Amino acid sequence: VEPISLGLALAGVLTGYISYPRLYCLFAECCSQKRSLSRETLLKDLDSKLFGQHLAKKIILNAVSGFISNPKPKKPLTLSLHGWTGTGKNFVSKIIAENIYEGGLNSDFVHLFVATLHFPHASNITLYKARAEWGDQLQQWIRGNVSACARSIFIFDEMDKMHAGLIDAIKPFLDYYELVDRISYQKAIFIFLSNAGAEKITDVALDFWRSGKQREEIKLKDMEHALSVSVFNNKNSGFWHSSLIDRNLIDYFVPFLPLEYKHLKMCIRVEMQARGYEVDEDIVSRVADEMTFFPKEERIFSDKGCKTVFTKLDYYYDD
Ligand SMILES: Nc1ncnc2c1ncn2[C@@H]1O[C@H](COP(=O)(O)OP(=O)(O)OP(=O)(O)O)[C@@H](O)[C@H]1O
Repeated sequence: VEPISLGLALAGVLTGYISYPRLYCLFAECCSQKRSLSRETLLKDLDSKLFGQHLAKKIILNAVSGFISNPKPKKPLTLSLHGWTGTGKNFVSKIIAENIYEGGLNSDFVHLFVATLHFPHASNITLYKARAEWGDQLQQWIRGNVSACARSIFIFDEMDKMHAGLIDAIKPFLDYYELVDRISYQKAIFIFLSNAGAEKITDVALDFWRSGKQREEIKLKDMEHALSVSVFNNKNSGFWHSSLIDRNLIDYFVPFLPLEYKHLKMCIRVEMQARGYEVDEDIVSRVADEMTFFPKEERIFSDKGCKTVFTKLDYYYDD
């Protein structure tokens, strides 16, 4: 048999087994690439990478794996992540993205929107004007991405600083509609990040600490009241919540607890290993000691979370 015919025959056999789209997906990123998210892998990732966030871990594991395994969800998954700076909200969004798409945040189907970067907050612009000027652009962007891939992930950072006109614009996509202008948004995932409610979350964590209870004993119900009071009543996020929460468009509120000294040390060790250094406990303690903690008297929680520990590490490795 000549090589060309053999090649053609082989290709024929192969394409019989592997359809064109599947063959294509071997070489390029496909929307349906990771059809089945593994609950075990997500659990393993959360357990090994995310420190000090037992509530967030549990909610995210159940919400994301349940949603992905549902072949016909009635609405898109909407998660609202709240908490102090540097406690892992962006980080966990990255873990979710990586468990659904190989490329994680770099995937063509994962989209990050930073309210203050993409549309500056202008308090003097009216709701109507903002909706008309920016809302249409935002809607087109979401529509375009979801029509290219139903399982698109949208991460909205700094949600509490987002103009009411934009929140108004994304509302129809979050609802229980089967189709909006002939497109279904029911398989999409929307993750909203904000610092709204951070003080109240911290108050609860502090109460537990002061009464000698373990942080892991904090239950979601201990946080619910704290979150609803502060988030509903916050003047900056009031509109967001009156329009999204009152209509039950948010599926899960996910509180992120402030991080303690021991969690900072865990973050520092991970970073040392990532840079290829052996973990040096002396440096770990020195970097953690440089961080600032609150409240003033007890000094329990890091005021920047794990956010700046990495730059402090540079000082010890300046070669
Ligand atoms: N709970 C955590 N467990 C492990 N690493 C963490 C945790 N929190 C933060 N980090 C580390 O610190 C970095 C910064 O945290 P991240 O960007 O997720 O904070 P954030 O909560 O989104 O803060 P902000 O509200 O300021 O946006 C992460 O990339 C991660 O490396």
